[in-house]
Amino acid sequence: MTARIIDGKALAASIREEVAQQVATLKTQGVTPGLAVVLVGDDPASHVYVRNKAAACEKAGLHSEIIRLDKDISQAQLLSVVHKLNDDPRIHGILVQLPLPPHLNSHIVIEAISAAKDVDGFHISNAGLLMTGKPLFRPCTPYGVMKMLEAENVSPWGAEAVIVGASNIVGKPMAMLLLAAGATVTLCNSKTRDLAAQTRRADILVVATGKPGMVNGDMIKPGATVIDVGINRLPDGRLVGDVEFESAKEVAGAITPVPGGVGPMTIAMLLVNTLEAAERCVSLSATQEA
Ligand SMILES: Nc1nc(=O)c2c([nH]1)NC[C@@H]1CN(c3ccc(C(=O)N[C@@H](CCC(=O)O)C(=O)O)cc3)C=[N+]21
Repeated sequence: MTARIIDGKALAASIREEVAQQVATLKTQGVTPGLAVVLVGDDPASHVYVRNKAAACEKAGLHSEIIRLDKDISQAQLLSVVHKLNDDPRIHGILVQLPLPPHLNSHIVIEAISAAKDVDGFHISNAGLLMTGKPLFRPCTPYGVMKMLEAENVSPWGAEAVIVGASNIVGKPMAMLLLAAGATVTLCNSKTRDLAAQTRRADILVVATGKPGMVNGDMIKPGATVIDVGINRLPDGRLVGDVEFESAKEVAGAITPVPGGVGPMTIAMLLVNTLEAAERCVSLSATQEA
């Protein structure tokens, strides 16, 4: 039996449609949610992502700005751009596209973003809030994965969840969200001794390593739900995930494709977070007026 293919593109489109409706409601209250995307340098792949994000905003009725900065911009100049966006009332969400050129310190830049506008959920305050079970913004990729599991009726409650890759932007927040949803979580890294022994125990397997073919069918428990977070461009131009799709789909119960899986969900959840940021802004000003 071959696995059900989880259609992230379709789910993302329906979430963006819901966002569009709520944006329309918010506009009647005089507020248009605004997202600023800061892009440093001229990496062509980053340009594509950033353009996709802006197009998704436009379609859902959000205001968006792309701030393109020279690759040689100084740390001080970049920080001053962030500070200006923190003070800009039209902007509810700020995303600084990563990775930054090596002369810039991404930790310092991310901490400079107002936590209330950190729609990536990367700020240390937002990481701490998530860890303590009181999330403000959930990082978009793991948040999108949770939405996919929900839509597929895959309950994390009491399940064995194994995550391969322990990054701050995917693996660690993914572990926190699955734990909060009742899963028993194993977080693997590049030092994990027998990776296959871990992955074979997983009812829910999330792979986020940036290495194509990291997980294959032999490493998957029959019937498991496999979520492939990887997006790798091969020399021949093909886009593949971290999971060897052909062998994995013969064993898994459900699996996300690349492209058309997690990627589109990441963008949809960015819009959800920006909408939430704007809504919080409205309810805050209502409390202040009362
Ligand atoms: N501060 C920050 N936040 C991010 O969220 C962030 C970032 N920096 N830096 C780069 C990565 C990458 N990322 C993607 C989002 C969507 C797709 C996506 O929609 N992919 C399509 C395919 C796109 C294509 O054809 O190239 C898909 O998987 O179907 C891919 C990659 C967000 N990132």
